[in-house]
Amino acid sequence: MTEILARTVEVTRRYGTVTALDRVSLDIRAGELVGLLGPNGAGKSTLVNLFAGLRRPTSGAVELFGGSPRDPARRRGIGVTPQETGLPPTLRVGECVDFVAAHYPDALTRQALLERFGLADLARRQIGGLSGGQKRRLAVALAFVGRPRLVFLDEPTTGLDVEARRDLWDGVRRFHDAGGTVVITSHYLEEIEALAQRVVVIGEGRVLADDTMEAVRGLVAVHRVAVTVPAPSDVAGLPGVLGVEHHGARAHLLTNDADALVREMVLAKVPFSGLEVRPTSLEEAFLTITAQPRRAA
Ligand SMILES: Nc1ncnc2c1ncn2[C@@H]1O[C@H](COP(=O)(O)OP(=O)(O)OP(=O)(O)O)[C@@H](O)[C@H]1O
Repeated sequence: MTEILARTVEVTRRYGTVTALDRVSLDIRAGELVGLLGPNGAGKSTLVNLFAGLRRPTSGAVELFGGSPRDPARRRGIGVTPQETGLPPTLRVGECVDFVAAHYPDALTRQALLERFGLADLARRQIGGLSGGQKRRLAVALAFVGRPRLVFLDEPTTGLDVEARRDLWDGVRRFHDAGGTVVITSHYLEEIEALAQRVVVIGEGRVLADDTMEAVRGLVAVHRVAVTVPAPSDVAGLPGVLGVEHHGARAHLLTNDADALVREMVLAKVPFSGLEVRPTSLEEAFLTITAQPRRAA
């Protein structure tokens, strides 16, 4: 069986009266690229911070490489890009890399790291003078400097343009292809789809789904049935409809069973035209899961 690099067992984390995580059990295995998906405040950053030893659970257990995430020796085996980083503005990029590298026994060289993340041209620039996107790329690159086995990236590409985002994805993929393990949180569903093999959907501090990308989509199996109808009332109240959106004369019906819905429309003699059926995007699937935690759990 593949080695478990990090795990939570029935972890609950409260901040005062807020329950950020509620009895979460999760294993991260060697070689996985796991996407953590969830709306704002779902508990993703809290989970990353627990794995990284930056927070302790209120109850339950967190393990990193089979021991405590607060053990510095274990923490040297991980790389982390937190959601927000405050890099020293007066340091040059290269100096900052050297500073972080000095904490690890077998760090990458400054040049190797900067080249891998397309930052070589910035080595002599002061951090305070970098653009927001350049700072973010540096913050992500720094997670890799100590040759970690496991990397946690908390919304790594927020604020990056499309090209910079794709470059960064390439860097993450290369690390993964070479045997590295990655846990990535993102608000960009496209990012999770592009990178992750396993998707963990978190909502209100609970794991709502933990499966392959295909299965997470299949779990909700929401289809969008679009038709043109003379009046919105023509499609109101049809059985099996999870939601309706009206775009002019077009009605978009969300349903788990598109075939049954089309049969219903024919039986009910709905005067529709221009029938279109398509699977939902991950975003729609995700909204459906998080809106119906009990059904999907
Ligand atoms: N230090 C803190 N003090 C009080 N409440 C906190 C603290 N950190 C997080 N929370 C609360 O815990 C819940 C989970 O927050 P968390 O940041 O883990 O969510 P998230 O999924 O990472 O959200 P986002 O996508 O917005 O970053 C939220 O309700 C948040 O307000």
